Amino acid sequence: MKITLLPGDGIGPEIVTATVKVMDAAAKKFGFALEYDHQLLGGCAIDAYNDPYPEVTQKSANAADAVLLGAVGGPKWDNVDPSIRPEKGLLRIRKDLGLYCNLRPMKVSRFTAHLSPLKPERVENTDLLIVRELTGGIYFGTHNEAAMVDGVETASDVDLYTRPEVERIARKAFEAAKVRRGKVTSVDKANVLAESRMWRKIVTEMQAKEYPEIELNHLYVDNCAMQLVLNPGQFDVVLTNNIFGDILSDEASVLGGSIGLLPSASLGDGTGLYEPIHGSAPDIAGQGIANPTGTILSAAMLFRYSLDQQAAADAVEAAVEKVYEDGYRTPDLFGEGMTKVNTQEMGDLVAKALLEA
Ligand SMILES: NC(=O)C1=CN([C@@H]2O[C@H](COP(=O)(O)OP(=O)(O)OC[C@H]3O[C@@H](n4cnc5c(N)ncnc54)[C@H](O)[C@@H]3O)[C@@H](O)[C@H]2O)C=CC1
Ligand SMILES: CC(C)CC(=O)C(=O)O
Ligand SMILES: [Mg+2]
Repeated sequence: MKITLLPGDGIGPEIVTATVKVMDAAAKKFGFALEYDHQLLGGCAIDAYNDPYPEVTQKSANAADAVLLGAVGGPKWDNVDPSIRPEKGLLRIRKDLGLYCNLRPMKVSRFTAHLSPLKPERVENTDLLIVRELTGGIYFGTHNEAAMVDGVETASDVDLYTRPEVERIARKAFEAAKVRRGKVTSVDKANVLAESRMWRKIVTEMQAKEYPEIELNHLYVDNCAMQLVLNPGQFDVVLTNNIFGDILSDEASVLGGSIGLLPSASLGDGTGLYEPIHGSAPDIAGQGIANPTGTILSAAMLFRYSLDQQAAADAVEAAVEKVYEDGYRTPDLFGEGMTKVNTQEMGDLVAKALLEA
């Protein structure tokens, strides 16, 4: 099976290297072959091709069974032309592969709940799935960069959704709720935004017509941000647009102790892309201390959704649990009575646990 590897920038190459060890261990144990094609995306691609999503990467990704991505961006590219910023490369590959559905599962592990910034008893029952629309909304609307308009410096971004875009992502959320706890919380800002009012109307109609067995409630995004820290256990499936999903998932991630823990799957009708939810963490890049767990768990999602290797996916998740149970931690989650390990050691430990299980 062909996997395009896009390590990207900052900690990206470190966390992807650690994850490939786990993928190789899973392939060996479960008897399938993985063929990797390393390509460039983001800042490293700007340096090599003056293009954050060069043609060679496009070809590889489109021909692959799945794509594994580290992260892109960093201060080195902060002042490049906005049309070729590293993040633009990420948005372009998502659009190119039609990855409208971004799944971000957040289950607080009993081995890290005590490291949450919240009281452990408040977070320990948290098991939610953020279903984020990924190829529409304000990230993909027209961006008018700052320019003088009537003598005033002005900039704008257009927040646009169409009915089919809302329907297809809402359907993913309702279907996910069916096999979870049967509840969807749709998050918007319908008290202010026209886009949100249409979103809320469509989601309400769909629940009534197609999913009467699913419990649906609506929250404004500001209230949702507050509810996530007040009572995260109330959430099952959280359905939301591109920008709100981006922001709320960083907030939700830290309930379990570190943003380094959270995986994601970006799905459409073709090749899927898998990446941790965090960025390139320039503040810790090159030090070998990044937590690769979110990337390793993204590889588990890759096995599950793109390669149909369910046993391998389960085994990767179980191996991660075992390593945490045994007390190994990267510095972001290090505490009393634990063994501190670096990025590559964490990858080695998970690979070993998987092979020995
Ligand atoms: N999917 C992607 O490629 C994304 C890229 N970015 C880009 O990444 C760059 C940095 O953005 P930031 O806002 O700093 O967000 P970030 O997510 O890279 O980092 C935020 C904080 O979390 C920490 N952190 C992140 N991942 C970690 C890990 N695996 N282990 C331990 N600690 C970790 C960082 O050290 C930092 O203190 C920017 O250029 C941004 O545009 C940001 C988010 C997503
Ligand atoms: C370039 C950003 C949209 C990436 C990001 O923050 C994310 O997808 O979580
Ligand atoms: Mg983000």
